[in-house]
Amino acid sequence: MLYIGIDLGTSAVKLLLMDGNGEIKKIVSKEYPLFFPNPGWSEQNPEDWFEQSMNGLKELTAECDKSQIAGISFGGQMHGLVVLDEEDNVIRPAILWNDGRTGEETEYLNTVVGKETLSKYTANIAFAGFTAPKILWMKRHEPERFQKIKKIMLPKDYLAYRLCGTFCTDVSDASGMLLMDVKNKCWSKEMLEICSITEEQLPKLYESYEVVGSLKKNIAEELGMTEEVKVIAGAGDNAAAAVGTGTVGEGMCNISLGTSGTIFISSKKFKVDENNALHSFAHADGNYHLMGCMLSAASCNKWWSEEILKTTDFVNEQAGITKLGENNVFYLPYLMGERSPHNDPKVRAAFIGMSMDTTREEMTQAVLEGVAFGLRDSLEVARSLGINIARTKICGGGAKSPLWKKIIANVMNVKVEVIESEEGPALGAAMLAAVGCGEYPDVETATKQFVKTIDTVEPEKELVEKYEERYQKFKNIYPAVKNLF
Ligand SMILES: Nc1ncnc2c1ncn2[C@@H]1O[C@H](COP(=O)(O)OP(=O)(O)O)[C@@H](O)[C@H]1O
Ligand SMILES: O=C(CO)[C@@H](O)[C@H](O)COP(=O)(O)O
Repeated sequence: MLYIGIDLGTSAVKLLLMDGNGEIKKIVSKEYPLFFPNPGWSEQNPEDWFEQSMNGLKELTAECDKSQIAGISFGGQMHGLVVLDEEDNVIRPAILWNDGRTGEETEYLNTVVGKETLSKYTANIAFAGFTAPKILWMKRHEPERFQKIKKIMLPKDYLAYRLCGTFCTDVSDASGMLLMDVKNKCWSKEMLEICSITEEQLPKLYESYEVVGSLKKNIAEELGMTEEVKVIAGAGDNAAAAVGTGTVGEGMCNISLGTSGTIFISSKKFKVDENNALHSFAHADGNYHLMGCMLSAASCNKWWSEEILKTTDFVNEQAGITKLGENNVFYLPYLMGERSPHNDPKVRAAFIGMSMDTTREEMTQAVLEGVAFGLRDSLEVARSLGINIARTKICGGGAKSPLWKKIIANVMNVKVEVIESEEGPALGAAMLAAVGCGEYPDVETATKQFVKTIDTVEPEKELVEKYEERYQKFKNIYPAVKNLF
């Protein structure tokens, strides 16, 4: 049988076709625009997601035997607020995970409701990109639109709704709404009250590998598939990526270098970081995880290359970089503010330490290093909780860069394991589809069959020492500049 994974990312939707043995048959990617209508705001049109996903599905399956397609599932950019009215029309553009407009609502939740109370209700505190502060923002700034809300959902759930008509979400993605009691995997009545919403406005909760429906007649016809094709709940893109890289069970780690940068640590038990610097979320394998999230990771490199250097040739730009660990230039990767661990939507990016002899290569290197230092900040929080991370998987667009993987291995002093495909979330989503259709008994068994490590990047003692020294300096920059913003 064949399975389809749809990764609804921020830069593009990536679709992957896989057979029951885990062999990847085809990958297709379709871009859509990202809008920044005000400084710090970030929006997309759900209709663009749907249109490009449909276009992608047609291209993906153009040459295959469509009668063999058994299931479709998703990995989706998390936290985005999608709101529908009585007629199922989208009320406003989706407010994305990296949108920083909710500074006041986040502050209200963390100080007036209080971090301890929020953590008791949801296992997490408020961050600007989370869904609950966006609901409060709509209530205050767009009261007429707020009154029209009949359905609240997350980005990938909009795709599931359009494909099969089921109003659903999964526990990994719902964890990032700040509306779910993560430990008990149910909606928090207290949080719904705080946000002035009801359970009827929220989707039904599923585990990521559960079947939520099958293709609607008109969709099946348009795609040339049968109505038998099952739709499986799917997961937030990081949980899906973790499945795609085999990051399941106890204490495994995955780094995603997409538009955002995340460090994901799987856990068989529910755990909360007492300072809530790391998120405590449900995993797609039925268990839990801790996660730190940088708002700008590969997007820093994209911005630096495309906007400033005016090139899209990342490989060429990185080619002249030879002096690892010896750069005098530092880059703070906060183009959209920062989530983990600073929770500061106002801070912005900076270059520090240039002199007359600074080169373009050194600045490019500083960008790659700055992102690695930002990821290390979250790793340090995990280490302070007694979690020992000696190796990690890696995925996402930035993982295509061998240089970046080397920098990360040495900045973090971890062994970086590279798997066959960087398409972590799409692969994980296809695996969730295979589990949902009964091809495998559970997610962990599926990962053992599908995930193949093809390369390992080892940290090198001398470089680790040089980067340790540089990281200690990097740590001082945020406290020194944060009040400027
Ligand atoms: N060789 C490369 N080196 C560095 N960055 C890259 C490379 N190839 C792609 N990228 C970056 O990867 C990002 C896309 O990664 P992806 O995981 O698909 O993100 P998302 O899920 O957020 O859409 C883009 O920012 C792109 O610029
Ligand atoms: O906000 C988070 C995780 O908490 C982000 O990781 C988003 O889920 C977007 O992911 P990418 O588009 O970068 O994959």
